Amino acid sequence: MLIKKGVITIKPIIRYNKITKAYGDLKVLKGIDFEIYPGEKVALIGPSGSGKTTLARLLMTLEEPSSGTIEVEGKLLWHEKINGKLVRAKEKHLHEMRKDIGMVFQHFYLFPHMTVLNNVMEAPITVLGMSKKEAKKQAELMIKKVGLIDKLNIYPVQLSGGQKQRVAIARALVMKPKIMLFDEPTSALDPELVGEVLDVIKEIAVEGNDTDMTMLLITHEMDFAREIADRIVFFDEGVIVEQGSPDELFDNPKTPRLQTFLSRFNS
Ligand SMILES: Nc1ncnc2c1ncn2[C@@H]1O[C@H](COP(=O)(O)OP(=O)(O)OP(=O)(O)O)[C@@H](O)[C@H]1O
Repeated sequence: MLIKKGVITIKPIIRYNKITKAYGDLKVLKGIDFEIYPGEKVALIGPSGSGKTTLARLLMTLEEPSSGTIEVEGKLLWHEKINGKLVRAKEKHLHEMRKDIGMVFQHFYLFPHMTVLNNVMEAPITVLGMSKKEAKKQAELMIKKVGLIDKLNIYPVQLSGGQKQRVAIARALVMKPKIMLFDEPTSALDPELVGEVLDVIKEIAVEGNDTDMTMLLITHEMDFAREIADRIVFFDEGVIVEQGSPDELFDNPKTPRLQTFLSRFNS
């Protein structure tokens, strides 16, 4: 945080600078300038195919931008400066930067041959070099947090979709990321299982206010977005169309494209 002449300036934890992404001729992101501040809970909403997942995957270093830069905590994510020139960063740099970012996907991607406990212990040991004993302790804490302490030794196949997603959340949280990305975490779930996952995310969002965890949540759950987000970002056709607090945006007749989009959820 910078304090200048009594004015407090908070630096963004994430900054997209003129980001574009194309797949062949398909221009998915068309010059995104976007900042997220430490501890902010941002909900990214918009029609299917508008580029929301791509925006998150660039940050998770799963996709590379076609042009532009991304900074995390003031450090370039995809690039390094060598002799004043921007060059693509080496894999080691990406690996280091990724440690601060956790991601929960629509499809849980648990390791099917590992128990719940081992799924959650894996990354602290292999990525952070944590001892087995400490990783087990941390993993158990996180599994307890998502309400699955009685499932430690069972395999993903024996879990419901909602439970699998809660394990995936524990697996991301155990790495103590500064930034958590959720990409439609409930879209693959049966309707009766959505609530338990949203409740866990809500709990993290509220706790995160103390720990300054920054959250970017891609969701089609409009009521949920309204409830937990500090800021809503409405994305369409590869550009940010509107952004503001839920109170500023929802029910605001001056945001016609957003209102048309939202009306689909009211029917
Ligand atoms: N690896 C890829 N190769 C080619 N096209 C891709 C690839 N990934 C995404 N796309 C295309 O990019 C566009 C944006 O996709 P993206 O998944 O980012 O949208 P989205 O807003 O997250 O959609 P949804 O809400 O349905 O998940 C889509 O047209 C998609 O088909």
